Amino acid sequence: MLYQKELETALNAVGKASMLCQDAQKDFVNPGTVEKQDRSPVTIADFGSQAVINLALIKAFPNDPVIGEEDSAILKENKELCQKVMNLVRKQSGDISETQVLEAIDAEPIDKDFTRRFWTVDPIDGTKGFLRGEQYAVALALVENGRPVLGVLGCPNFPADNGKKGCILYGLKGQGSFMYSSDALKSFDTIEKKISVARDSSAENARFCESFEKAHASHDVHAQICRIVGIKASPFRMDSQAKYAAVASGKASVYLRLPRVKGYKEKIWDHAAGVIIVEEAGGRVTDFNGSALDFSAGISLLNNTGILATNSHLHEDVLKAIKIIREQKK
Ligand SMILES: Nc1ncnc2c1ncn2[C@@H]1O[C@H](COP(=O)(O)OS(=O)(=O)O)[C@@H](OP(=O)(O)O)[C@H]1O
Ligand SMILES: [Mg+2]
Ligand SMILES: [Mg+2]
Ligand SMILES: [Mg+2]
Repeated sequence: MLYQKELETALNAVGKASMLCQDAQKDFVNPGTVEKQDRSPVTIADFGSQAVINLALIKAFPNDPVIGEEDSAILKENKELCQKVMNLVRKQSGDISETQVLEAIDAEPIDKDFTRRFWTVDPIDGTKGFLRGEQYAVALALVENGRPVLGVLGCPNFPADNGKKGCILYGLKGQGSFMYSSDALKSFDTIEKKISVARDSSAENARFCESFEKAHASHDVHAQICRIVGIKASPFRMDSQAKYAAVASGKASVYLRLPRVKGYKEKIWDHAAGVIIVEEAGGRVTDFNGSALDFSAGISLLNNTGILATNSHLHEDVLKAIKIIREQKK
């Protein structure tokens, strides 16, 4: 099978990183949270998760560029924090030196060509959700020619189809999307289940999801869009790419994301994995103009504004509603 090695490496890496995050959460009183320059939170689990994933990618695919959300600058200045990260990483990646870990976190190449093949990593997507003990995702995607071809999401707090908490999802170009239940975080012997988007095309029965944090998305505009489309259910608010997991597995039919801050450009690692998982589950993902997301423009989706992920059936109706609202605002 095409991408077999990529898939195995990515599933194992995300599985280990998800276990690291759960391990760090046991010490929840002190998750080693610090504020980044943009005032967003980062924890020892974000650094540890990125180290575990990058170490696995560097070993399996030494020539592939890896673009991750975090860098090691904070750890280099804070020895105590660095030690905590080392303890977490060693449990997953074995006996490894501090230099190897810091170098792995900073694996990003200097010359980046986003039109070529690269990996993108969000070691904890929804760090605020992670800190609240709610939804978060470990996200890894392989991008080729500006489009994700493989995406893996580790969602330790997302309900699996067998009723248990925690799952890993993946989508592979041309192969479909699949989910492993919580036990898969420890071993991949468990059976994978093919997932698909909600078949129902009626707006009345549709559920839509959006960001939990009010600062991250325009909840008021989303409500106007839903009113026009005829979606009646109240929004499903959750952090992270778990929203893509909800659409891909049929738990929701629509994910809307219009940034609250005008001019904010979405980061590639916040979407690449989720996009291919939804698409391979039979859904559609575009920006608010109906154009495909372009992952070749740099670390941000510079050519796209607004994100719409649906079960396909409702896509055109939602795009029409977006257009109506735009016309009204002119
Ligand atoms: N202002 C603003 N607008 C839009 N998006 C932003 C903004 N600031 C941050 N981010 C990114 O949002 C990522 C988390 O997205 P979520 O959908 O999980 O947000 S939320 O926590 O549910 O609100 C979050 O990802 P993580 O940093 O990995 O948690 C950020 O990359
Ligand atoms: Mg962040
Ligand atoms: Mg993120
Ligand atoms: Mg993150």
